[in-house]
Amino acid sequence: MPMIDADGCLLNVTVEGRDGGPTLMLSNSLGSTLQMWEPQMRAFTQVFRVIRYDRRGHGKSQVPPGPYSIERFGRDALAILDDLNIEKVHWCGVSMGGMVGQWLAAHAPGRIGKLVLANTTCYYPDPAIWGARIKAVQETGLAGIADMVIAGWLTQEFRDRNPDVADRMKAMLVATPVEGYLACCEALRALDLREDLPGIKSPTLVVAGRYDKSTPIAMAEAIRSRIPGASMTIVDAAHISNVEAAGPFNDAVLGFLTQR
Ligand SMILES: O=C(O)CC1=CCC(=O)O1
Repeated sequence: MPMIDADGCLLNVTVEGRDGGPTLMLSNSLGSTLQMWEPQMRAFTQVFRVIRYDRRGHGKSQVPPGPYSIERFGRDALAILDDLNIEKVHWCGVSMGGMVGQWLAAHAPGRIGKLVLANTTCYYPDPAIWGARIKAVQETGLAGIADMVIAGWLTQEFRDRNPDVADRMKAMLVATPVEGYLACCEALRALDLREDLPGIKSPTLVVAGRYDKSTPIAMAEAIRSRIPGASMTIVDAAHISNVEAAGPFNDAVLGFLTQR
């Protein structure tokens, strides 16, 4: 599968699924790779051509010096689409991937069909949390924050029932290049998409996790209420709802994307 050049940064991209079908682009959360979408792939590839990629600073993509920005991530996604010669995609992003989706729908509206924004926010009322996260990672590395982060990603109940999944998610987080992770935290600290949202024309589904403490339901509602016509669904999950509540997540996303 191709490595695609986005303004000098090689990005790891995979394309799978139905040839000639409509295209769905999936966009990861902070500290994860395209592997985070495994619970979706069987269902989604039956309907769509599915693009996944590792964000710059993550997975098999390159790690240019930071800080990064949500605009930079949006332009990376556009570089992927240009390289693959794809004009328009449906977008589904979890957390940081949802932030990139908001930026794209506002700044490159011709490239985004329907928009799924899962477990995400348009701004942080207290951006200092990202300064604290940066300091903690600089001091202890990702291993030092991993248990705290995973506790936000997946509920205790889910982790108890699925220790292998929790272990794989933790390994994925800890394997993230520290420089890439920190450069993404800078993008989160600077995040403010509030003024972009009223101009979004893409049909939008907001997905919230009932137990999500990183981007609680109130943050999802802040997005839903700003995007004209957007709807919202709540699944029983913490932050990484596509893993913790894969069945309901897949049903909600596929139902929304395939409805006329
Ligand atoms: O990883 C976290 O702690 C939560 C998060 C914020 C943005 C994102 O993508 O994940």
